[in-house]
Amino acid sequence: MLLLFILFSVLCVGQKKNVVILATGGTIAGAAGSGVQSGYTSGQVTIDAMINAVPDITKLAEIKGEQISNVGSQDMSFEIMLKLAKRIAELTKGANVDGVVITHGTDTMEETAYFLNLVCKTDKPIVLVGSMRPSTAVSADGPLNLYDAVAVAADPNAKNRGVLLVMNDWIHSAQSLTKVSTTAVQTFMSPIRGLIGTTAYGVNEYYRLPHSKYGSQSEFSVDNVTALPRVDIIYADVDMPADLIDCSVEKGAKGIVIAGVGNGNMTKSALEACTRAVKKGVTVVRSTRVATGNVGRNVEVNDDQAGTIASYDLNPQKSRILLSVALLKQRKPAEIQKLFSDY
Ligand SMILES: NC(=O)C[C@H](N)C(=O)O
Repeated sequence: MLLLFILFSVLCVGQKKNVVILATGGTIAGAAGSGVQSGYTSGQVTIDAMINAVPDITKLAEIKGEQISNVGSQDMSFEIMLKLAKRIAELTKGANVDGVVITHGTDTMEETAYFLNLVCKTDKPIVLVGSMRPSTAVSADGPLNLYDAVAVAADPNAKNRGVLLVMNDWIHSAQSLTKVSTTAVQTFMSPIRGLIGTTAYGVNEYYRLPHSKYGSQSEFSVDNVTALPRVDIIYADVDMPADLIDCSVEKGAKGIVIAGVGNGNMTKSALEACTRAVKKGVTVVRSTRVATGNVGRNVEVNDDQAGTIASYDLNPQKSRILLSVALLKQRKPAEIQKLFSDY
């Protein structure tokens, strides 16, 4: 019996994992006329060409590629994100898929990563990856990033850590990462909660689990969903006018996220417009345009009186994703506030 167990374990360890790469576009699939020019077009190269450019990934896992879309992530849409979520659900149900990699543009990668973190029920590794330099650039960063992403997706130790993003040797949680540079290759940071781990040429190290709910603990489902409710982000600044908020309500927004100044603050007139919006049944979340720190409840704004929700550590773009998914179901304000602390 013991011998059989040892033989089985040896066979399993020796077996290559199966990783599916879902390609959506981005600079990692971008191309320029020369290796040293700043102008380029995202989403030009197919998944097959990207896989062929990194032959070493086939030593890490059995690889299959699928083209979901081929867009710059500035054109990422809820339609494509829903398509991705459904395909991941199908793939990860099968015993023949151990992990999924998603190639994606970096501009909105945090939104897609966080959305998938909310709605994907699997505990298998789901890893997003992109690049800052197009595939034709001198010192393109895409090939090594793709190699690292596959190394993490094929790693049993990456299981049950929620949706991850791998770029430039760092492994981030979808919940904590944000894009911080328009051009630098080290563009993703996890400023509040820190990294999940690191990866270097197939050697992965993990520091922590995500602190929020994800995967099988998540209560969200987009199984029968074809569209998400409209949620607008409105940016606060000096002398912010209130009419943008009224306009958003008139245009049919079901939710509004304020990218507030400081601790989710805004002008008195903007706050009055938020209160008007809440009275009309629109959910208003106060987030912040500041890169780090929490937006707390009832700090300078009396949320109990205004009927507003505090975003805690979610930035405006992630607050918009959580609110859009939360509003798929009728929920009381207190329930929505709790989601912002749980996710
Ligand atoms: N580095 C990038 O991927 C930027 C590009 N605009 C995109 O998001 O598709």
